[in-house]
Amino acid sequence: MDLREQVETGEAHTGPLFMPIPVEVPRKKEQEKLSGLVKNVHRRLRRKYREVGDFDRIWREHCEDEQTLSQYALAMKNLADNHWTKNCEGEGRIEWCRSVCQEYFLDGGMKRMLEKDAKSAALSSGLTAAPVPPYSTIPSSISQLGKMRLLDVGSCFNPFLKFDEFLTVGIDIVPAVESVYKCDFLNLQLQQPLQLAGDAVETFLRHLHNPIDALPAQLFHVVVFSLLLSYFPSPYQRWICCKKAHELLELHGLLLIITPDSSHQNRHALMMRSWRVAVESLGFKRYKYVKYSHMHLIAFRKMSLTTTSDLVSRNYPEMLYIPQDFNSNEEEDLTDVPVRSDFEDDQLAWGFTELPETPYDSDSGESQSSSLPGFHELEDPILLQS
Ligand SMILES: C[S@@+](CC[C@H](N)C(=O)[O-])C[C@H]1O[C@@H](n2cnc3c(N)ncnc32)[C@H](O)[C@@H]1O
Repeated sequence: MDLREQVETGEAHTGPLFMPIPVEVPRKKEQEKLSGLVKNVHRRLRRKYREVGDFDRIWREHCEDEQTLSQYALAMKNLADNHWTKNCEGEGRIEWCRSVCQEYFLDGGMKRMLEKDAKSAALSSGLTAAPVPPYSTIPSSISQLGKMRLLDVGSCFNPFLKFDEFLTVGIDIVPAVESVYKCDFLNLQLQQPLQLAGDAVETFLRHLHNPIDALPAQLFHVVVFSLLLSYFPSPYQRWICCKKAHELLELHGLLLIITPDSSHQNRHALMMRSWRVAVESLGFKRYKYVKYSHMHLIAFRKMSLTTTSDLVSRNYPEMLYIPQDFNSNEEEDLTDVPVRSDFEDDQLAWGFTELPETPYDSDSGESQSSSLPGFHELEDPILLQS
């Protein structure tokens, strides 16, 4: 009797039809174990930071703990290879990054944004005709651009390497695959920008030496922080990363930030608003924002060549907080801090929509979730739920 017959005759309940189920149970168990290992590393780092307070020391000790870090790297790679791609609809966050870059660099998004900027500048200075943006400096097609030069910070298993349109440099404190360079982004030194043509810059990037301790400024079109910033226990480290990203990007380049959050879209509306203000203060402007079930995905454009760095005194670093920063009882209570009810969140979000710039608008005026169709959300509730 084949499987369909067993189901139709109802004999499946006693027959071998349910044999595959035990196979799924160990898979799920394994996924839980791997996610648990990853989350424990984050938790331990936060706890130590809370207890000791000296981030430099904690971080040094963390980076020297090779056994824990290599277990972490293997767990992440195992999740990516054996659980996310098979169990889930696809590598949603990676596809989102790819779509945003495609749309911005290759399908005219950047040009539209520059026209819009020029119009706003003309309006605010009382001009009737908008000045023409400096198109000569803007690559408008892949042939002019070459490959999009992408720096993936905390790359782990180098998920962007498979895409031909990118020249990917993946860096990580503990690479899970050979193609990722060993580099601590927090301690990366920045050098003077290269004064080279595009193809010479590509050659430079193809001949980097492992480990990477220093990189020239203004080297990349895209910097990606995928699940990176929540790794750090202190908002100040998140701030340092965003500042470095600004320095490493070419003018008009994109910073893509993906950060986990399994709660209702509006629950952390204030937090996202706060992140936006902090990141924009460095010389960025938000370009896209979308909330998936388990993460926020935000794209920022680099608006100024120089990085605004004298604003530390204005509390911008602290604005890059995450709920876990305030949850000192993580061992027992692993949920996000329940600050407001969903109803209160909705009211608050509604309140924001009354403001000229809502927390969920995009500068392009597009609807957030529908602006980039054709890719799926990565669903790994086990890892991403906090
Ligand atoms: C949660 S994993 C995310 C991996 C991958 N980006 C993804 O989206 O699945 C965070 C990664 O950031 C790396 N990382 C943490 N701090 C770092 C630093 N200062 N410099 C470079 N990589 C770092 C970790 O080793 C880890 O591989």
